[in-house]
Amino acid sequence: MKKYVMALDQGTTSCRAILFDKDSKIVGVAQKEFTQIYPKAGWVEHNPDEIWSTQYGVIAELIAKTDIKVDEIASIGITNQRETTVVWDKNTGKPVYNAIVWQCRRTTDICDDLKAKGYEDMVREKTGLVVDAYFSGTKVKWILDNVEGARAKAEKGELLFGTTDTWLIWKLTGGRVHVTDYSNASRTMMFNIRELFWDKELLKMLDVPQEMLPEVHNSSEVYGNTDAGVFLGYEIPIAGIAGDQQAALFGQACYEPGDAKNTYGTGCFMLMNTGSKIHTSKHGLLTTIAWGIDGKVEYALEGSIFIAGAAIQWLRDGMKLIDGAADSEYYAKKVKDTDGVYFVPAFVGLGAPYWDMRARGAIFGLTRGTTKYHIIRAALDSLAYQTKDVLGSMESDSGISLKSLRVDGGAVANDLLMQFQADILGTRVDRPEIIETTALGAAYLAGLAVGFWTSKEELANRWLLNRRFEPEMDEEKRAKLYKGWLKAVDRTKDWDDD
Ligand SMILES: Nc1ncnc2c1ncn2[C@@H]1O[C@H](COP(=O)(O)OP(=O)(O)O)[C@@H](O)[C@H]1O
Ligand SMILES: O=P(O)(O)OC[C@H](O)CO
Repeated sequence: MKKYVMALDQGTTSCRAILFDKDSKIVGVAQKEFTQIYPKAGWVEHNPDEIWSTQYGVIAELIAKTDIKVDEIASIGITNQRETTVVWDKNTGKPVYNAIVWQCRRTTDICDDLKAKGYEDMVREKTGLVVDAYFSGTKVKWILDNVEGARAKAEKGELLFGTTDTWLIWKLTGGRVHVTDYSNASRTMMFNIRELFWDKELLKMLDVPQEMLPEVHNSSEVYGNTDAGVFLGYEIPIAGIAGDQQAALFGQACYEPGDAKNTYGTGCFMLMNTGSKIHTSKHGLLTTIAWGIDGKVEYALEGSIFIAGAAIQWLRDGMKLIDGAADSEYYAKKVKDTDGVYFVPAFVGLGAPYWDMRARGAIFGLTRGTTKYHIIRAALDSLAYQTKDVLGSMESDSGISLKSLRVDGGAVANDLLMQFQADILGTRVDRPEIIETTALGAAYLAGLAVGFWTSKEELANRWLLNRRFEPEMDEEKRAKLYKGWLKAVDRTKDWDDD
């Protein structure tokens, strides 16, 4: 009897394995952080072998601590940090270079060159994206151009590319299956989101051989079984894939056009379902594929914020101001506000709606009265201000004024942040019972594919409110605070001219 679906959430800072039962309840979670590699200012890498060993480790830990039988798992769903680029040797299975992470800025010059050559409109039209170092395409090009022998091997069909979903599925199936789904493909800057194929014009622009790209599939279907030799002796269907932000949209049951969610993890990502319609943003948002199910693709508008919870991690690891992320709330509460301090965490440039690869982080408004509490509070506020930037664009682009915003991700545990978010938006903020919606979405996609669950409607009825945060701030104060934020952002722009 199949009792569970397992979701693998391969995030930017950690790997998780989570088991859900038929009632969508979490039966067990195992999670482990892995190493962040910063070889130079603005560069970010992960070791793909460590991603695999960490992911494998949490799978084994989850099975051991929940004491379930592996053959009770109906299917596995994979969700992943998007854009992060792995290139490996098809024959040996060994990566030719570290994974280049979505946050990495090393391809800024390649992007500037593409812009100078006039490719921006074509890229926007075909991919829904802006030309930015964020996306996989220029990262693949960098590896082929800079790793000795890589281009020659790629041209001979000996190298494979994948985002981390593709990498994990390759490993889980013992090197038999090389696939991704529409949502992940739409983040590569190589995939035509209108025609739904790897686009030859884009591949030529980036000089990437098509042979190295994975097959693109629905987000909910059986792609293959785990290799028994790899997966604890069992062949379990891998039946769902979605980029983590699209998976969160699915897990939040945002199934109707106009439904939106914001996920507060390493970065912050607001997505609004636009159904079968492709909205082209006039305000700095991306158009992206939400998911493909039964050959039908649905789209979303997205505001991508690069640094959100990562600013809190920086307070912990870089500044040693706090011992753990949750302490940020305790310290921030020690002051009534930031006393005029603004923290713009543009550590890796600015994403939506500004798209400035050369912006860098800064703290403004410091006085002799500034304490660490003000800085911690300003860091938390920056998540809310960045979200306001993006929500403004989303409302202008879609013509929809959101009555409430569904939120999820690690940082929404912070009540102070959620209240400030409602205050600064002037919009209700709804936190669901399950904030692991990314994993839940991946589980739903995998469960639907094997008949463990029957319909999206069934799943939508399971969404439960944990707490609603109502806006309490008056309009004048909101406007004054936000004006200060916009001034601060403006001063971080175009900073890095190296
Ligand atoms: N109580 C909290 N207050 C503020 N930030 C938090 C809190 N708990 C976790 N975070 C932040 O949330 C992020 C972790 O969320 P998660 O959804 O696990 O992210 P990801 O999937 O990107 O790794 C970290 O960056 C962490 O700093
Ligand atoms: O790992 P997360 O949750 O910060 O998400 C990363 C995004 O997918 C990057 O586009």
